[in-house]
Amino acid sequence: MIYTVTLNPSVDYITEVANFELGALNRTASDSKFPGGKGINVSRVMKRLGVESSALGFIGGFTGDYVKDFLTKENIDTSFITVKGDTRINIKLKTNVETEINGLGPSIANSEVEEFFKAFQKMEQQDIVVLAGSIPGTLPSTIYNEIISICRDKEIKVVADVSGDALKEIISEKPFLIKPNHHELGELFETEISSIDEALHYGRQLVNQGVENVIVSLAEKGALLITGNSSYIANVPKGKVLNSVGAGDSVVGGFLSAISKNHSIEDAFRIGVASGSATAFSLELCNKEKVEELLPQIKIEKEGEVK
Ligand SMILES: Nc1ncnc2c1ncn2[C@@H]1O[C@H](COP(=O)(O)OP(=O)(O)OP(=O)(O)O)[C@@H](O)[C@H]1O
Ligand SMILES: O=P(O)(O)OC[C@@]1(O)O[C@H](CO)[C@@H](O)[C@@H]1O
Repeated sequence: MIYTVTLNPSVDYITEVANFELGALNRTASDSKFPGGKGINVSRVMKRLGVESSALGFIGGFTGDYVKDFLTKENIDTSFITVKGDTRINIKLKTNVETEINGLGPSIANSEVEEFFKAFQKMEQQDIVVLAGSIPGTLPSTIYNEIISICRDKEIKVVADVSGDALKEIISEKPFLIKPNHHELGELFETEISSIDEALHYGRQLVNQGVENVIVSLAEKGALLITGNSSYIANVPKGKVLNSVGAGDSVVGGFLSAISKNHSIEDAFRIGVASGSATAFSLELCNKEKVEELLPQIKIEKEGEVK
């Protein structure tokens, strides 16, 4: 089973305002709501691609009920711990420049954290744990390391889609896969990364430090997969970006869905990139038809050879 961990889920409120004016009353041209949080997005994409997962994390209040009910309607298994406060609402403002306001999220008590950790007792070696998204302020910043340490004892693969200090901490734990975007990778090395070559250089350093696989996404510029013995460079298809929220999570969801169907790592990478672009070109997360439509447009270059 694949378990996705979203410590701080959200209701994503995606709203379009034609010419947003600070300090004025703005009215929306369109709006929609979806359950959000990176791990939850990974679970939803995998479900659309025919792979089951179980979503773990903390939810609470009416917004938490919304997230849980939405996932249940999509037949996604959840084992959330219920907390007293409300799950946050994250605002995704589509205007001249895409702008996001992510909420703090509810407080989480120690007893609730203990309850959360019980889910890991039943996990087995063939399981995969996906750690995705930020750590809420009321949780110890070492919580991902604690989870990874349990997974290490059980020889469970860990996939991490996190940024900032949490990403820094995770590198030394040698996860199976990390997926930074080029900004997050640059932040790790205190530099700016703007080209595939630079991303390849720094991504390779992470593999040398023990991370098994690194996918670096560079939005419209393409994506890279660096493994222990090879590097793969993917182009991304051209299209109209309708909503980039969850595009990175879709790369992880697409990749893992293919890995769990025993595709080669190169094929899994292609499906991951197609899923990311399919989400970018959709109003919501990608669906299977859109992923399959884009797949033939993605060319993978392996050490100078185009396939
Ligand atoms: N303009 C674009 N055209 C085509 N594909 C895109 C575009 N932007 C994003 N994508 C797709 O989405 C994937 C992830 O994008 P990006 O590098 O922006 O990751 P991210 O910053 O983690 O995403 P997000 O935080 O928006 O979920 C890319 O690898 C690509 O497949
Ligand atoms: O605040 P975090 O945990 O870093 O990110 C949360 C979030 O922005 O990430 C997802 C898109 O990747 C959204 O569904 C969600 O609102």
